[in-house]
Amino acid sequence: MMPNEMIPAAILVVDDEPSLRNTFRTFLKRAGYQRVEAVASFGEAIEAVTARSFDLIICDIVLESHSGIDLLKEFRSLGTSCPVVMITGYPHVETAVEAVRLGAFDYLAKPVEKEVLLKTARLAIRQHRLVQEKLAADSACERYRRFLETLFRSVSDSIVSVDQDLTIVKMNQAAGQLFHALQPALQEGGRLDLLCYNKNFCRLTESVRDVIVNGTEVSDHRLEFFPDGSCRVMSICVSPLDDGTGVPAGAVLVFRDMSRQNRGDEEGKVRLHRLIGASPAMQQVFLMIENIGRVDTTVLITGESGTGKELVAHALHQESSRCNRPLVMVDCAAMPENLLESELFGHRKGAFTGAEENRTGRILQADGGTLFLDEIGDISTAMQLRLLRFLQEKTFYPVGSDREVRVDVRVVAATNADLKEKVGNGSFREDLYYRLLIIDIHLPPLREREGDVMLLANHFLDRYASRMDKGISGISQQAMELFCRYRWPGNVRQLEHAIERACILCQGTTISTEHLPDEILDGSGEGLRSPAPIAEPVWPQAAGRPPCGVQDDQAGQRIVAALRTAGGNKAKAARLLGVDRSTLYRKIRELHIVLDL
Ligand SMILES: Nc1ncnc2c1ncn2[C@@H]1O[C@H](COP(=O)(O)OP(=O)(O)OP(=O)(O)O)[C@@H](O)[C@H]1O
Repeated sequence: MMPNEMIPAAILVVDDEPSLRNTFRTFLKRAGYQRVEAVASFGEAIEAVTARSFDLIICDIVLESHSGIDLLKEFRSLGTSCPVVMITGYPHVETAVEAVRLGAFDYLAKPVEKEVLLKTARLAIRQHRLVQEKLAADSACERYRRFLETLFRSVSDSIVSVDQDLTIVKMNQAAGQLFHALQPALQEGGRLDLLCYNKNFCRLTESVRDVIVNGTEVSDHRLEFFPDGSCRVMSICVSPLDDGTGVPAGAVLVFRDMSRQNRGDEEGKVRLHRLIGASPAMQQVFLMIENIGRVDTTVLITGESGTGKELVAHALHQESSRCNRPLVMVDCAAMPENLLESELFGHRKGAFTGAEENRTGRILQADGGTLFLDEIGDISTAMQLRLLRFLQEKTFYPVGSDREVRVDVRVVAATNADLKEKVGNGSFREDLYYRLLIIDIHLPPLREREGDVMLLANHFLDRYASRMDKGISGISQQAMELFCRYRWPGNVRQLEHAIERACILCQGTTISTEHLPDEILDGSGEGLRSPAPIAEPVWPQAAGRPPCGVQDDQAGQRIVAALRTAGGNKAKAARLLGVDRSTLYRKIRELHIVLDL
C-alpha cells in the first residue's frame, strides 16, 4: 500500500477497556482503514450499527453489562451481515468458540498482537467483500428474473412456452384463462397437441413443430377461438426458444386477441374508480393500473403531494383479485418510529410500558388484501430493515413476541420524496428501494396533465354543489380560464379546495372569478401559464359612464366587470383582462370610466 492510500472500509471496535479500544483504533487507523470507530458499550454499538454500515466489527467478548455473544445475536437480528471478530481473554476461550459457532468470523486471544489483528481484519474484510459481491450479483439476477416474471404475468397477451416434445412448460395468467376455457387439460405439464381436437388448431401445432426444427419464427396465424361462446380472433406468433445451445429448446407462442384490441382503441375512459383524467399522461397511468392490478407484485407510487397517490392505491386494490378483502392504509410519516412499529407489526401485552393489551398490527389486518404504506420515504433506517425483512419473507414477529406470523398481503407503497436521491445520500436502503421498485407508477403533477383541470374542476363542482345542496350549475368562462392557467403547486388537492371554497362563497348558480382566492386571481406563487386574454366573460351590470359606440360599450363593460372582481385593484384587473397596466389606465381615461364600488 502507498503511504497515503486509504483502504475503503469501515471498522467498529467495541471494548469497554479504554486502553485496548484506543490501541486497536490506532493500529487500524495507521494501517490505512478509512473509517475506524471505537465504542465502549453494548448500547453504543447497537446505535452505531443501526445508523451506519460497517465492513468489520471487532468486539470484546466481555462487556460491562452484556456479553459479546449477546451483541453478536443483536447484530444478526438487526440484519447486519458484516463479519464479527471476537476478542477473548484466556478463561473465555470456550465462549469464543461458541461465538464462532454462532457466526462470528474468528476469535483472537489476548494479548492480541498488532500483526495478527491486521491480518485477521484483512482476511475478514476480503471475505466479506466477496460475499457482498456475490449477493449483489445474485440480487441483480433475482431482480431481473422478477422483472421478467412480472412482465410475463402482467401482459394481456397469452404467452405459452413448450419444450421440443410440445409439452407445455410455462404459461402466463392470460394463457391459463384462455386455455382453460378451451380445454381444461391444456395446462403446464400438459401437451399442446391437445389443441388438435379442433382441426384448425392442428395446423398451429404443426407449425410449432416446424419452428422447433427450423429455428425460424412464424407469425401469420389468425385463428378464431370461442372460449366463452363469443368469437375471438387471435393473432398467433410462434418463435423458437433459444437457450444459447444453437438448437431450439422448444417454442414460445404469443396469442393476441385482435377483437379486443379494436374495441379497446375506441374506448378512452376519463374515469378509473375514483380517479379522473383524460390527459395522455393519466391515460398511461390508467393503463398501468389495469395491467398490473391483477398481479400480486409490490408497487411503488411516486409523485408530488396531492397528485392522487392514495387514489391509485385504491384503484390498484379494486382492480385486484383481493378487492373483497381489506385495503389497509398506513401513513408512515404520521407517527414516531416506536408507535409505527407496533402499529404495523402489532405487539404483545407487556411488550413495553403502556402495552396493556395484545394488539393486532395493520399488516395482519390486511391479510388477504392490500397494505398501503404512504410516505414510505420518511421511515427510519431501523424500520426500513424490518420492512425489508417482511417484504422478503412475508413473515414477521409482533413486538415482544417470539411467534412468527405469516401473512398474504400485497404491498403498495407511496412517496413524494426522491427515493433515488435518498439512496444516494444513504438515508434509504438500496435493497429496500429495489424491493419496492419492481413496478413504479409515477403520477404527473397537475400542470403536466393537459386538459384535466377543466374535467377535475367540473367533477369537484358536482361533488360539492350537491353535498352543500346548492343550485350551482357551472363555472364562468373567466374563472375556468384562470383555473386552467394557474400552475397548481398543490396539485389536485389544491384545485379541489379552491372549488370547495368557491362553492361555499357562491350564492348564485355560477362560480365566477369573485369566488376565487387571490393566488389564483393574480397567479402568485407559481404564476399563470400564459397571458391569454379572457374571452366572453359573464358580465355584471356596468356602473361606468355610458360609452358611445357598441364596441366601446362592450369594452367598457368588460373593464368595469374586471375592476369590480378585482375590488378596484387595477393591476389585478389588468391581469384578469389579459392586458398590461398602462393599457388599462389608457382605456379607463378614454372611456371616462368611474367605478362606483
Ligand atoms: N385524478 C384524480 N381524480 C379525482 N380526484 C383526485 C385525483 N387526484 C387527486 N384527487 C383528489 O385530490 C386529493 C389528494 O389526493 P391524494 O390524497 O390521493 O393525493 P396524494 O398524492 O396521496 O397526496 P399526499 O402525497 O399529500 O399524501 C384527494 O381529495 C383526491 O380525492
